[in-house]
Amino acid sequence: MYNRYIPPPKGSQPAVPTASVQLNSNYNKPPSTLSNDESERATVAAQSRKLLFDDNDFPATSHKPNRDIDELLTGTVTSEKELKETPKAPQKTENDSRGHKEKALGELPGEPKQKKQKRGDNQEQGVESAPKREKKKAKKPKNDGIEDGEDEVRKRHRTVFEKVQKAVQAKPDASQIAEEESGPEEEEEVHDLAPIPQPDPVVFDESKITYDSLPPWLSSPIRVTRETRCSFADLGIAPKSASLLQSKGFQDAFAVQAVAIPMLTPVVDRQGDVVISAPTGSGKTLSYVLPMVRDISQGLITRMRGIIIVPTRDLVPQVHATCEACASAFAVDKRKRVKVGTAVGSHSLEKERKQIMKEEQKYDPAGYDKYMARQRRLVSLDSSDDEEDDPSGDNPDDGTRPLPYHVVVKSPDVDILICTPGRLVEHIKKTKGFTLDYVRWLVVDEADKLLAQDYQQWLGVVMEKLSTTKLSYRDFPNSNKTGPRKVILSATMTRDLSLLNGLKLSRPRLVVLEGTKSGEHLLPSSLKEYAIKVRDPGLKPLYLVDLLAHITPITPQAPHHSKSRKKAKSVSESESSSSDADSLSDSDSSSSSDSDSSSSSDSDSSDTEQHGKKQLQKSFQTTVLIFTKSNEAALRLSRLLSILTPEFAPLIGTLTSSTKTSKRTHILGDFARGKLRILVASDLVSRGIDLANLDHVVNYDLPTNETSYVHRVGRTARAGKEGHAWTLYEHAQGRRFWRDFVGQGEGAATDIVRSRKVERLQIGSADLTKENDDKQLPVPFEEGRIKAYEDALEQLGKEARG
Ligand SMILES: Nc1ncnc2c1ncn2[C@@H]1O[C@H](COP(=O)(O)OP(=O)(O)OP(=O)(O)O)[C@@H](O)[C@H]1O
Repeated sequence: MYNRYIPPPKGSQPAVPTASVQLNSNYNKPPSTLSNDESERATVAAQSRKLLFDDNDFPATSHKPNRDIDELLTGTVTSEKELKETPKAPQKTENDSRGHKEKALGELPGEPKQKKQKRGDNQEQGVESAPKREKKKAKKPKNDGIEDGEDEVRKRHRTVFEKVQKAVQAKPDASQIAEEESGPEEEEEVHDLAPIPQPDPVVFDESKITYDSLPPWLSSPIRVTRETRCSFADLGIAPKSASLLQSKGFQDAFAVQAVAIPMLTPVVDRQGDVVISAPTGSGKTLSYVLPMVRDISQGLITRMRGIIIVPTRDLVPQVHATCEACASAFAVDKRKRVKVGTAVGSHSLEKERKQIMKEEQKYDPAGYDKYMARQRRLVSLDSSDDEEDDPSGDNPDDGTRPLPYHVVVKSPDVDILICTPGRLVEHIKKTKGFTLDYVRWLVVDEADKLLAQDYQQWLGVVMEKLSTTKLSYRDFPNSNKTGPRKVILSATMTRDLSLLNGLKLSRPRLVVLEGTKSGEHLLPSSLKEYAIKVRDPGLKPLYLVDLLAHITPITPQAPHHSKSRKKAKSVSESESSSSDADSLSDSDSSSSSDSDSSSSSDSDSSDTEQHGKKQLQKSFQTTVLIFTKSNEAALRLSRLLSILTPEFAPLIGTLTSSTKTSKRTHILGDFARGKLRILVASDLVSRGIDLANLDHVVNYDLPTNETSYVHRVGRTARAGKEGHAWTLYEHAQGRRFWRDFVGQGEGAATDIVRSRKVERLQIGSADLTKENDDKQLPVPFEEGRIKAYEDALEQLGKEARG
């Protein structure tokens, strides 16, 4: 910061008298006690004083001092001659501002020269000043003849004295000027001009966003208790539609639906955009599909009015099914009024265009003439000319020919499009007539994932398309507002404003379930979590086999297992063991042994196999989803499990991102139908997938972060049903698991909020028991099992080598 001169307010006492008091106080001090500055000041002041006040220095009859004083007080000279005699102030030429100030203050005779001498700036001038003083003294006798008597002189002296006193009080004296002009403080010279104010230096704010800096809509969300339930009729859904929803399994609205549906129902004074952060399986899909389909079902013309973006292809059919359920709930005369399409990239772009685009003949004679002219040119000219003429690249000969005086207009043939972001961008850029002009609903599901990975810059492309509004195209019926309505959802909603800002939300509101703050991830209350320490990572697959034995209600017949399975059941504290399982295990055992035994004929063998598989499926009532860290790990583990537990092999499926989409759909279908009971998967299916009645999730490999943990374990315990999540962790991973995912131990910090504690279990010699560190068991597998495991690894290696 700089020192600024602040002029005193008008009418206030000037600051100068203070300085004069200081100066005066030095008069009485012996010179030896004064500092250099002070003694300088005292000398100048004494000279002034002597010049002004000391009667003894001047004869009573002398007029010279009086005249000097007059000049001093008025700063003027009265004749040309005197003007010449008056020493010129050298400062004026040297420094305008200083000269100006001295003039304003009243220049002391000879003062500038003394100052120059002191500073050594102008020695010559200082030398010259002495003869001038002599000259002045020599002039004194000239005035001697004008005496009017002693009294008059004294009277005049007193008057002058009083004037000088006033002047001294009102103005800084010469010694102060000397002090200001000399030495290092020269730059702080007092003058009337204030320095030009400079802007403060820019300080970059590098602070991170905290809870305090969140906007009110994020820091003060709308909260709803988990237990909230209400009928769809109470939410304003027509009774007929409500009963149709009931027939589809949607009896009552879940908590998040009870809040979101009224918020999203278009009303006259439409509310802003809606952001929903609610646990996995809490019914977020229906919460936006229902109001959206209801709104769009009121339109008579098919226009693409809604877009739902999801991060993976596998989620598209699932959302499609919910949309179709709602479309039939709002059908009129059993005719659905909402057309739902998908764009996922599993087909060629052209094939997809045929599914989601339509062509219409529109009367347009001018357009038709243009078309015909193009056709003629196409015949007569070479194709390069045609390409120039048609920047879209579409061959005019392609597609439907227009009727006379008509043109063919292409446009989306869906009311709602469910898509992945990459495919949406492809259509926007490459499909003629694919317009977002009518879109008034934009849903971004699994928003944190979609925003964190900006696939093909989808966000910028889509936002740009939505920013244009043609007259009334995006209007909601009976609403005073226009423009797209945005619904943003996730079980692990980001509070990163830099990401959310990209969505250009308008007056957003956040909905969360009671008991969470924004940024926290609530687990389903019906979820039970368990943690199992793997004491020997080299034998980890055997831990999994024992865990499966524990959670499945059947007893495989493999000799190295039978003993441990029996024990597992007898000691089991698990919920999934049942007496049914015991009885079924026998039949299963027999059927399996049938399949194992050599058969008399191939058909017999195949029949027995089929029979055995069916029995197995029947008996294997539970379902398990096992997560690994990568595609490769999933494939390897899946095969290893089949070798280690051949009786389970027909029930095991594998899902990775390298699996073909059609095969993925097939596997998910088989799992839903109960043909498969165990799925080994990469994180591909950790988000959003709604696997019907999934009982168990196993984290065979630890998830990479807490968000991934929430989504993985959230594949079970959905829609209020019970579910179990099992996590296997190795010694080296224990600290991270308990600290980051559970929130226990040193430096514990987790955003995961759960209703019950995570239970520690250990795989004992044959069963799962509560872990007790005082009584840690040695590696719990018999020699025979370890040998079988080694053989299985060898077989796997051989298969891998081909
Ligand atoms: N009102 C309802 N009544 C009964 N079942 C419902 C209701 N709403 C949703 N469900 C069912 O609950 C399950 C979970 O719903 P949904 O897939 O919408 O959850 P989600 O909150 O989107 O979960 P995720 O965050 O994992 O994607 C689905 O099987 C769905 O059919």
